[in-house]
Amino acid sequence: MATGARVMRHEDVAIQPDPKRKFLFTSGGNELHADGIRERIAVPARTGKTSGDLFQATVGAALERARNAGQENPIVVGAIPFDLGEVSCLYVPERHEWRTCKGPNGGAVSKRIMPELLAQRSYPDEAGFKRAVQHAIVNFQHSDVRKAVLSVIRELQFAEPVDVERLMTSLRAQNTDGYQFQVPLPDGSELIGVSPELLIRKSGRSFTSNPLAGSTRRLPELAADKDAGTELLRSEKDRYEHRLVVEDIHRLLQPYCSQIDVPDQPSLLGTAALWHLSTRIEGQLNDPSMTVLQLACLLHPTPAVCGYPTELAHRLIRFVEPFERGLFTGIVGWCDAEGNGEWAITIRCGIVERDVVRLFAGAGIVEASQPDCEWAEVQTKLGTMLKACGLAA
Ligand SMILES: C=C(O[C@H]1C=CC=C(C(=O)O)[C@@H]1O)C(=O)O
Repeated sequence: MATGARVMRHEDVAIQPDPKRKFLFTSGGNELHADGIRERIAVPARTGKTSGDLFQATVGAALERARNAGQENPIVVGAIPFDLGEVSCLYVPERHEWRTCKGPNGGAVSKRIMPELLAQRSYPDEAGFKRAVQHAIVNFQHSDVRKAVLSVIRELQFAEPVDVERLMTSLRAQNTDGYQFQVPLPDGSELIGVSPELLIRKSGRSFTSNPLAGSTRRLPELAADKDAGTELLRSEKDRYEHRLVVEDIHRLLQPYCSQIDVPDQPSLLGTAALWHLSTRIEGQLNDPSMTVLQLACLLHPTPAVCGYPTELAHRLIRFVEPFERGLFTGIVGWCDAEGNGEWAITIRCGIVERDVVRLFAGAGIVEASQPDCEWAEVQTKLGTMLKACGLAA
């Protein structure tokens, strides 16, 4: 079914990154701002069948060089693709600082955010996506795959280059919670988004992971919106989709923990557009020297963005998705020289490349999924970025 349409190109170009462009990552009330590029790290997080030792050593050595050059607690920032075998998009910035968020009304949003929209298309289109969902459902009935996350890319063609800063301001004003991010990419494009999902945060021995899976659209009327959340909490299909994620994260983390708390029931997490089933997993590591990047690479890609079991689901995705995801459903964040940091899942996002914006959204498919509902869900998820662009979903 794969058509080979290739829409991700960040690894293709040999590149001189513009040192003026800035990295942003927000978490809670805090904003991490970084600029200048001391050193780039493109080594894939996992190479061949190796565990990623080369990658971890490369990151460690780059941070050590920055330290030796006089930076007190250098950090590495950026994005890692969905497929850990692809090149990483990380760098050690010259400077970084933490600021307190300006609050909900921090950014003034001008009326005309984007240039004129000339055209838009979906890869795959509605019929193609629904066929892919149907294909996955049949596959579940005849294989060991239990879940696969299938996605679409919406490509928007504008009349002129897009002002990324203005788009980011609009996105941030409309979505005050979650992990807002802006990552300058080596080919001159920018990855921007607002993810609701924390893969892993680590500080000393303590860690938190907050997987999401199972979603429904929020409604404008208060009582109906509350009912939609309650219905999601009761949905067997969504609870199953969610449980596969939580159990896999628990299984992977357990050997490294002296303590791990996994609530036995999901709770609700709300974004501006969606309710999600959410489980906040917290624990203590046996070995505090384990870095947040090691933990992130241990867990990624979780069944929230790939499926279950991971390798079989990944194979199914490669077969039915007509594009390479690249950085979409990868991870974005930071890690300091002490190994502390946080990584969010790269969703509710897009890549701005001059006058073209590519938006991404996916949905977890299980045997009880319905193609129409899954298409509606990805459209709602696309709505976060479309709204920031001043466009309806
Ligand atoms: C893959 C996406 O969402 C994941 C995260 C939260 C809920 C999801 C779901 O309900 O399917 C997805 O697993 C996306 O937003 O593009």
